[in-house]
Amino acid sequence: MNKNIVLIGMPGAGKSTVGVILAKRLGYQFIDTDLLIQSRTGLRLQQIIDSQGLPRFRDIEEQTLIDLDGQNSIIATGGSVIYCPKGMAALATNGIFVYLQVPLIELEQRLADMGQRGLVMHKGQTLAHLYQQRTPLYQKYAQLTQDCTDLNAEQVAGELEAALKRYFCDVVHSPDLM
Ligand SMILES: Nc1ncnc2c1ncn2[C@@H]1O[C@H](COP(=O)(O)OP(=O)(O)OP(=O)(O)O)[C@@H](O)[C@H]1O
Ligand SMILES: O=C(O)C1=C[C@@H](O)[C@@H](O)[C@H](O)C1
Ligand SMILES: [Mg+2]
Repeated sequence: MNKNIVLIGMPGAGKSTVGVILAKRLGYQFIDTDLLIQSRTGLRLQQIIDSQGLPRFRDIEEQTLIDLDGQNSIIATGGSVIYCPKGMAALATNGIFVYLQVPLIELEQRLADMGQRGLVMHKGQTLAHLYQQRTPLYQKYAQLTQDCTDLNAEQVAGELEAALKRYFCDVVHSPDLM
């Protein structure tokens, strides 16, 4: 089994934080697509969005996903990947999508510094709008959903490790899940 585990979910859901912990537990590589975008451009995410605009940021994100070549990796994506169908298709060729589902109220508490995180949202949009718009997209792509309500990052990683073991065990018995 050399599939990647691709973490998707809202900004602040814990994809990067949980991803590192999970990679250590499973002995996987860890890849963060936001960091790949930064090293590719030499710019911070917020700088790209401010100086080149959202459509250009999304193009760069899509190309980064298409070019990504990982195996046995936990891949923390940016919250906006679900707007990149070609990028999602590229990730799907060798990965399963795991949705980290966090209640809006917990995300609002975590994202006090939202202005500097370079989110793909339009002026006047709130986090609640974004949550409503994106939730069906995360659900559409997810092969596994991890409920993270009231769990710290270590606990999420622990629950996810167990859920992944169950998932891969089921796959062995019914391979059409992959
Ligand atoms: N399960 C958790 N419980 C509480 N706080 C958490 C949890 N997971 C992550 N955090 C905290 O929430 C913040 C955002 O986490 P993180 O950067 O991992 O989110 P992300 O999903 O990678 O977001 P982005 O899409 O912006 O990259 C960090 O301050 C992190 O420490
Ligand atoms: O959810 C979002 O809109 C984003 C989240 C970040 O991880 C980055 O990928 C980018 O800043 C966009
Ligand atoms: Mg992240």
